[in-house]
Amino acid sequence: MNDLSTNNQSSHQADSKPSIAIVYHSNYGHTRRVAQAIAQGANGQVGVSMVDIAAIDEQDWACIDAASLIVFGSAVYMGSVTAEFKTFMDSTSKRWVARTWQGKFAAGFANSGGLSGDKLAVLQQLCLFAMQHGMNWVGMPLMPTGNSEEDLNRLSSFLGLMTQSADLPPELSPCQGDIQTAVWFGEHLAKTLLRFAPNSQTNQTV
Ligand SMILES: Cc1cc2nc3c(=O)[nH]c(=O)nc-3n(C[C@H](O)[C@H](O)[C@H](O)COP(=O)(O)O)c2cc1C
Repeated sequence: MNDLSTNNQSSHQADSKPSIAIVYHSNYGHTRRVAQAIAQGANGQVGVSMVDIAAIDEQDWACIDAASLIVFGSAVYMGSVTAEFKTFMDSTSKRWVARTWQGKFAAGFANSGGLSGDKLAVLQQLCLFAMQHGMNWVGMPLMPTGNSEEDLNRLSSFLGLMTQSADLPPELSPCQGDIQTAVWFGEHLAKTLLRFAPNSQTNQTV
């Protein structure tokens, strides 16, 4: 389901901006909150669609296929993407054969309970998935400002966005620094798209 009602598939078709699809899985809402912060950062500069893979439908698939940049994000379960996210990955095999996403940009994020939580393994998994599809990976070139809960990129991740959530409601965790880092990441992805593929409303880019 697309969460950003003003940025659904039909709005992509109506305007000429390139678009980002944020494809994520979140059982308890923490990863969704991160996805929303990425969307907040990117929104306005480019079109943004959010796709919760737990309720993915044909319109969502069309939004993903039309996007110039796809952001993949998952909660960390047992050092991996969740089973649901892996099911989504496996369900793209026909697109892999057809090279449907080849040349698009890709990026990733992972949220876990642990400070490390083996999020690097998930980002590597998402990056490899994007490479299998022939996509162009965009990293997270933000120097950490420190390691407190107010700091940006406090977990010092460069392959993609890492956030950490405690056993608290999603409105309270991840911490403010992680949420602001996610907003920065969204801005960065939008700027990257506008810089390298400003006219890529649909399909392949580079
Ligand atoms: C089955 C299961 C496995 C988990 N495995 C890990 C793990 O390997 N590392 C970790 O730091 N947290 C782990 N967690 C905690 C989740 O990563 C954390 O609760 C999750 O990121 C919350 O995201 P969500 O609210 O979007 O579902 C696990 C949680 C569950 C339920």
